[in-house]
Amino acid sequence: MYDSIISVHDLTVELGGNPVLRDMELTVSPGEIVAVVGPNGSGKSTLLRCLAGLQPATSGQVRVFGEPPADDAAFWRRVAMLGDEPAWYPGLTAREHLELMGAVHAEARMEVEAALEVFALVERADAPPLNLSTGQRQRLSLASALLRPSTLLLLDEPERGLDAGFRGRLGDLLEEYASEGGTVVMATHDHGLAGRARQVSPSGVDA
Ligand SMILES: Nc1ncnc2c1ncn2[C@@H]1O[C@H](COP(=O)(O)OP(=O)(O)OP(=O)(O)O)[C@@H](O)[C@H]1O
Repeated sequence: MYDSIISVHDLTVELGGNPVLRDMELTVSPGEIVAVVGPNGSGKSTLLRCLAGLQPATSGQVRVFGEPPADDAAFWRRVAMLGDEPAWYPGLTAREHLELMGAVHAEARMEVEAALEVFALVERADAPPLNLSTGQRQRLSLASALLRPSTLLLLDEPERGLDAGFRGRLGDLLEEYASEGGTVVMATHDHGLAGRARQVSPSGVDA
């Protein structure tokens, strides 16, 4: 077993010969919401990629669920990640994308129709994602991530494209997720979202 969902010790990552993360320390407990904050280029996405097992460390230790993150099927069953825009299936509508997500995961956290309501997509449910606005597509990505069961959410700028009203709603949804025992780590430039989370900078110092 593990006490911390995430434990990062002395993590250094160099990209193109430059140190992006240096001697980073971070511990995250189950049920926490952590916002990684800092200027453009400070290493927020790099840290999320390390936590997802997508970016190897140059040195130091990363543990997720007590083990090095593996980027394998068992890991991704427990982890939902939202980064760059996903590849959409061109022949499927927004509703069908959520149905697909619900069908492949045994115990969805939400019914598809409820998710369409929560993410304000009811009126556009029959449109293919590429015919949605940027913010609507982001809401669909978030709906997919929050509909499926997971214990850890890794979100890279989840506020991207969202209007002020929905950013506030997203904060509520993340708090609901955490109150069910889920853990959230997000890179964000949104002060409202960050203000509702424990803030850390990619240098590992509490922000
Ligand atoms: N593949 C790469 N090769 C070399 N340098 C890279 C590579 N990917 C990212 N970098 C550099 O690493 C640094 C950290 O990038 P990262 O994307 O982690 O920053 P960020 O804090 O998420 O930025 P933003 O707020 O703009 O999203 C930046 O200076 C970036 O230019």
